Amino acid sequence: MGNRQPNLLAFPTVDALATSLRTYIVQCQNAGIQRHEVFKVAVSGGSLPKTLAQALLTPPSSPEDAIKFDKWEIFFADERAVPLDHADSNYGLLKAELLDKIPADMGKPVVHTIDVAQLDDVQELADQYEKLLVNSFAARDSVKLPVFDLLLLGCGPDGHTCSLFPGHALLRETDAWVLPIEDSPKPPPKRITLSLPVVTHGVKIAFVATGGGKKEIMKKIFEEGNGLPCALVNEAAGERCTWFTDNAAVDGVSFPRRGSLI
Ligand SMILES: O=C(O)[C@H](O)[C@@H](O)[C@H](O)[C@H](O)COP(=O)(O)O
Repeated sequence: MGNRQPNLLAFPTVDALATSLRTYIVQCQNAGIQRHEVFKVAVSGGSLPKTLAQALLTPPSSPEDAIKFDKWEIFFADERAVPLDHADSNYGLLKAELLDKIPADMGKPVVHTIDVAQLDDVQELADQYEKLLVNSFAARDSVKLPVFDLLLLGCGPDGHTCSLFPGHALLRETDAWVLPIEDSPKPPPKRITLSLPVVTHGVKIAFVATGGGKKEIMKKIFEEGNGLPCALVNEAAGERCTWFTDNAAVDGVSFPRRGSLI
């Protein structure tokens, strides 16, 4: 039996975190390309896109360290039901922080946005995004769950991840791949999110959580669990899950391996 514990890594600075996150993402990218010639990655919003840009836009240290954006297919782990150019759009955020800054010689990723024609009906918005996944990951009938090469997630101060919030009925979903939510406690209220089974079936799952504002919830996630969405991911994914944190976020949490590489 393998080690079922998630990896919890803590770095002195976000710069140091970004360097290690880059190495980890490249490993996931290269494994995905080897497996099926593309790299299928899901990303969240929040502070993540900024850290991603810091990690990914630096020149490679060796040929093996290259980011091959032309092999990337980017999906959204969660998205807000707003137009793509709206200030609340996770796509808009990723575009501004990362996509628009990718130099031409690094290649261009394929980015799977929501179908904005469905913004008035979040159930339909979720269904359309699920269809997109079905088409991308093979027919729904033959694939029980899509398997992302990597999911890059954030952790909210209440322990939410994607748009899966503590105590919400969506956490019990076992069938649908993409879920609508109309009462998100974090604004805006209308969103879609990958379901917990899809999140936990990723080949690898990485959380990025930084800053002192995360330390209370990090303690709860790692020391108590309490059915918090982030803890549920930890429990289901075990060692496939890696947390990239800074010292401030894990101050007082007992077992981080400080700054160690994966
Ligand atoms: O669309 C969203 O609201 C995000 O996907 C959300 O799940 C985010 O990742 C967390 O709230 C952490 O956000 P921070 O990184 O900004 O703390």
